[in-house]
Amino acid sequence: MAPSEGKKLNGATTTTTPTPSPPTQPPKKSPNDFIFGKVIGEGSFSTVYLAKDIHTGKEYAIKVCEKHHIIRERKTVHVKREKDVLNLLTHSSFYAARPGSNFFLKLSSTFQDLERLYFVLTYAKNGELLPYINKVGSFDVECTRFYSGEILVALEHLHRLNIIHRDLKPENILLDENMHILIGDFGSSKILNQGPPSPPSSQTNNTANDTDDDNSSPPPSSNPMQAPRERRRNSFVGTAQYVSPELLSDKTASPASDLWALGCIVYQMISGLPPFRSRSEYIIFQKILKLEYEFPNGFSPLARDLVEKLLVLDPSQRLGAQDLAASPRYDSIRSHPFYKGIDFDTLHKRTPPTIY
Ligand SMILES: O=C(O)[C@@H]1CCC(=O)N(CCc2ccc(Cl)cc2)[C@H]1c1ccccc1Cl
Repeated sequence: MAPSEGKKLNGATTTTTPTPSPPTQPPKKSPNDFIFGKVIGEGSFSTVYLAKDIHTGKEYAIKVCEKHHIIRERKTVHVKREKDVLNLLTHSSFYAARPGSNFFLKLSSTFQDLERLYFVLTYAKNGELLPYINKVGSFDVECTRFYSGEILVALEHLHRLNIIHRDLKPENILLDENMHILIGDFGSSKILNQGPPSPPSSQTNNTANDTDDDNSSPPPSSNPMQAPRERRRNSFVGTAQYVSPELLSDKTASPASDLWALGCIVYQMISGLPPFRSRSEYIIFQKILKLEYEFPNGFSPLARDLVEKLLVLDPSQRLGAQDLAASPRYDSIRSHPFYKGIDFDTLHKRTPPTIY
């Protein structure tokens, strides 16, 4: 549009470029566009409701965050990051057609009022994966291969977008109406420095430096003389049972941190319990840092070999850690004998095995 000429009082002429009209955004929704139903989830500063759009009749899960709770829990950074990550996953044309893009909650819209923030999300009709593992005690090998395979394909997609989840656990793996996975809860995630993912090495390159202002207590540092600022910068810690050793020893997270969590989840699917367990979180952290866990009798030998190759203290030595530098897939993990016969790229189209 040609800049228009304006006249100043002193007779000088000015040129102003009219701001182009913003791309047509759908009109902002409001709580009045939805009928709110039952509570389907609770967080420290959020409540998730089943809701129906009054115009379309479509069901959504609406995550409602109380602003004063967010501020009190010092989660403002988390909330903004969760929105950015959900936007990236929902709208990124980058690999949009890739199978992994199916395995995430989508963000339909966000809005706010004086007291609250609203995230209108996909409704995962079959809830969390965890109760299914607990209900049957443990998955059989077929279910474990299928569901851990879908998680792997999801991680390929997430990591190719330079995002690490950092709090992957069965509670954050939801199930849609066809029993396929939908990964959610990106409040702990991190968007890595832009650029193609590089393999994690012992140097911290292309990894996340945490500057969250969250309130979780700083992890037991391996170096008690560590400067308080450094400890504060790395204060993030995920859920104890699934947190990777590098996140505990004050280093920075990398995509391999999610591979550690995958190893814990495969172990839990087969045995019914996570590998590092204790009533005390601090003991769990100690066990993780010492790689202190064991396999119950009867644990599938191929699954055991896969878990042993993922639960490796050095992130750069974990199975798959070097893969994404040269490929969009975790080829080293896909080709592990445990997954023999699995076609990863059509899992999202298959009928999932019955969990029993
Ligand atoms: O970051 C964004 O995309 C918008 C930008 C506009 C805006 O005001 N917000 C809310 C920012 C915010 C975050 C935390 C608190 Cl406690 C209050 C406001 C953001 C927002 C609006 C609705 C839902 C979520 C978010 Cl992060």
